[in-house]
Amino acid sequence: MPSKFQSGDTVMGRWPGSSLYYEVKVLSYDIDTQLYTVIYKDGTQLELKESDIKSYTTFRQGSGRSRSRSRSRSPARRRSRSRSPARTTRRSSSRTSSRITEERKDKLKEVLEVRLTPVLISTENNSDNKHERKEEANEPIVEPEQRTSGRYNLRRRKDQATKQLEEAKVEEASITPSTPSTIVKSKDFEFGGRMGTFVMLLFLPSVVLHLLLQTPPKDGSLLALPTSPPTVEALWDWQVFGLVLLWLCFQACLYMLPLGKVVDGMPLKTGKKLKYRINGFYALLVTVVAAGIAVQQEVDLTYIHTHFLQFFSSAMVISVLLSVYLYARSKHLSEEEQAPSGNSGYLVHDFFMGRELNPRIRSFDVKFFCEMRPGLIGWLVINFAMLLAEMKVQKLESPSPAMLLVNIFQFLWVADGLWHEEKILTTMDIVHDGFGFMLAFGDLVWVPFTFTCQAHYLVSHPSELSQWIIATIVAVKGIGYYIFRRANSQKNNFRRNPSDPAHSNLKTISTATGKSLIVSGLWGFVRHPNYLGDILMGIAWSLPCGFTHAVPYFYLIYLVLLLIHRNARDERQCSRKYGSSWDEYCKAVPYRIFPRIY
Ligand SMILES: NC(=O)C1=CN([C@@H]2O[C@H](COP(=O)(O)OP(=O)(O)OC[C@H]3O[C@@H](n4cnc5c(N)ncnc54)[C@H](OP(=O)(O)O)[C@@H]3O)[C@@H](O)[C@H]2O)C=CC1
Ligand SMILES: CC(C)=CCC[C@@H](C)[C@H]1CC=C2C3=C(CC[C@@]21C)[C@@]1(C)CC[C@H](O)C(C)(C)[C@@H]1CC3
Repeated sequence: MPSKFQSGDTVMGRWPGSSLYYEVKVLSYDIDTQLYTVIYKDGTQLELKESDIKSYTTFRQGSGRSRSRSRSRSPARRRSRSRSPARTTRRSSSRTSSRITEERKDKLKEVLEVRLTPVLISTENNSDNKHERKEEANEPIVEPEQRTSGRYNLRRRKDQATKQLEEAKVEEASITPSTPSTIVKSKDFEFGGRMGTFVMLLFLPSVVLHLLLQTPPKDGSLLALPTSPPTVEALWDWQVFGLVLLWLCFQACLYMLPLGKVVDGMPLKTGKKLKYRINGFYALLVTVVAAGIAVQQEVDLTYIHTHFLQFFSSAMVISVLLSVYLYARSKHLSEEEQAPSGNSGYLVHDFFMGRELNPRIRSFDVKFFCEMRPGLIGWLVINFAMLLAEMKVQKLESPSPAMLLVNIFQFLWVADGLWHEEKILTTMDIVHDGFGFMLAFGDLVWVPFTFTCQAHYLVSHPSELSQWIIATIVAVKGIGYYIFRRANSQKNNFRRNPSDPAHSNLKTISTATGKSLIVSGLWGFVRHPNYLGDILMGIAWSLPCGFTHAVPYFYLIYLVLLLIHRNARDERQCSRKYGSSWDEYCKAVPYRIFPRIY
């Protein structure tokens, strides 16, 4: 939706919970939340709905009463008279509930609907903090007098606001001011804009090809340049292409099986929720049985290893065709079908990011399917093929301990993901990102052909492991998995049911949105313990390959870079969402992913 007001516009903004309007300047518009960030004259920064903003001219034509108020000082300065929303709620708590009229309740609701930037709220033990529980359950806040929460941190926001105002001015000067969606366009260039996405479009497939060319009996160095380019025969085989299509059809059939529950996705802009069938774990089980039968029937799965480059090219071609199809079909999308990040109007950028949020062919959700099935399960089949290839190439009676560790570890990770398949419906990739080349290529090429780097490497590079090293690697994997699973489950369960007694020992920080941030346990150790756990597991996947070559560490390097970038995106969003409560969380938990380092 193009925003009605532009960054830098001076408009009249309603003070939350009141009918008073003040002169404010628009800083930015968030297409996801459909909220404007505005700044009052004294630096108070709030997020307002469009319905709470009036253009200066419309307002002047309106009531003279409002106009005269608009000339007065900002609400923050007039707190004693107009009272900030938090004060309103506090006052209401001191009265008896019978005296709270329906009108007051409505006002209170309005206050909660507008997101403000409060200062830190107590970090006391959650069991003592009954008010917080109420917030989590989205009931009106009833604050006791002594509580420090609910004030507006004007000074801190003022600094930020001045900075943002300057940024907004620069932005205004560098983009065409007459386009209604300029703010949206400039804001949504997340991956380096047109240039960045163009470079990635060419660079990412080359990286995979380079990795594959460096892995076989070569020396496994990531920095070495290929001596000669691969021939067409080495890259293409129609039979392999047919097999890849067959694999996609097989997984699509499993996806459509009426097995497993059907759940609602997150609400779309219109409030509508899409339905998703959750049967990924069944698909994994059926695939495991099918692979077992294939081996028993003496189907030579090592064919995957000997034709790996051709499998890569076929998957690559399919991901490009799929992206072109997705781009072509997304010409006439309605507002709710568009991905916020993929509709800048620039071909390369939108092709890369994906214009459509949830492309579906009837009830078949292409993004959800690709994200969890062909690539992830394909990765395990490839790993298994590499295990058989290792035995064949190295003439072993049984797979090496290193190969077994890699296969088991990665199988557990994928099985865990599919077991918790429903949870990905709330991830950034599903809720925010469109389905374009980035995810089509990521899911169908990047995951199966780079995440298999350790198993692929071990086929031609034997690695001896002592019992002691095996025990250490298993311990790293175990600790990593514990942190990853516990952090993710704790956060997911806390979000779903914050008043569950299981969380009574957690310390939390309240925020003005009604949600709290966990500030103890793993979430008090670092701000993204789940990323830390994932990285520890990534280390455990690479260690079995030894330290001779860089190729088996490719996944780990990618993961660290990806999670650092993802962390930055997430922190930006949280800072916008939670304001000074987030700042306070950052103060209480200073490290993002790695304790004492970053
Ligand atoms: N191997 C791979 O290729 C990849 C793996 N992953 C893994 O996927 C998993 C999910 O990651 P991802 O979706 O990026 O992000 P997270 O699951 O970490 O979600 C981040 C969100 O959690 C909420 N949050 C942040 N801090 C707190 C807190 N202290 N208390 C309560 N809630 C908090 C915020 O949302 P809100 O407050 O709105 O609820 C924030 O936006 C991770 O384990 C990650 O390692 C991710 C990417 C790639
Ligand atoms: C370079 C490039 C184009 C990368 C694309 C990366 C994507 C393929 C990955 C980004 C984050 C992912 C996650 C999963 C799959 C791979 C992608 C999409 C995931 C769904 C796999 C299952 C896990 O349990 C998970 C839910 C933690 C995970 C979430 C992130």
